[in-house]
Amino acid sequence: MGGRISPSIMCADFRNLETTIRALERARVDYLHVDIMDGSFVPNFTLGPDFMNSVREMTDIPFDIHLMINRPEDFLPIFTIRPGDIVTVHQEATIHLQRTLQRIRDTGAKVSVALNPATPIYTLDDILDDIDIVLIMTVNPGFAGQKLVPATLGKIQKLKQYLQQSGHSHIEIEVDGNVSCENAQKMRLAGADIFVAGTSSIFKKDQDLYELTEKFREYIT
Ligand SMILES: O=C(CO)[C@@H](O)[C@H](O)COP(=O)(O)O
Repeated sequence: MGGRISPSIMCADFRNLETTIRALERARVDYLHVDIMDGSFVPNFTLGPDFMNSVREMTDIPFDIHLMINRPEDFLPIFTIRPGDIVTVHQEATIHLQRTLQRIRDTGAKVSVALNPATPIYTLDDILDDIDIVLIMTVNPGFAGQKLVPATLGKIQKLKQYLQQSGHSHIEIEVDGNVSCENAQKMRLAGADIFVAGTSSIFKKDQDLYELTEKFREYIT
């Protein structure tokens, strides 16, 4: 299977959301990556459940919900989560990680854990049986348009080996942050499966979203 595309909707032009969604549908993207930021876990605010519900009314593309918030377990009930969505919580943001993962599992969504650039892979040791996806942050989370943290490329490769050696090769690897075409190609070679596409690749001012998405796919096939 080729790499899958998850466009970061926070990078879209909100004045033309309907046009954006139609272009992404036409380009057959796999998910819509929805960044939820709380001004506490990360130094920024973004989208919330009301925005998500509005977009739900516009499309059937599954959501890739990235909770960049502290205590995500407290807020899961306010989100409309559907089977087939991905829900990601940060390893660094919840004390009772295993319990939080079980709550996501109960919704029928795919269960995903994110690691910030400075969080080691071994912190996943005791929850490997509880997850479907590991999201490797390739920038420090909070803002679009940042530069790749170079060490994260090696981290993707290390994670791939770690999953294989521990008998968990079914767990997929998602990457998020400065996933340009060139970086995506390197990330694919390192073992990434799902690519968050933002301002570095498909959302560029005055350029065609559909065409850029089609071009991006060539780098991750
Ligand atoms: O959440 C984040 C970064 O915190 C991502 O979703 C980015 O917004 C992806 O976009 P670029 O890094 O390509 O601008």
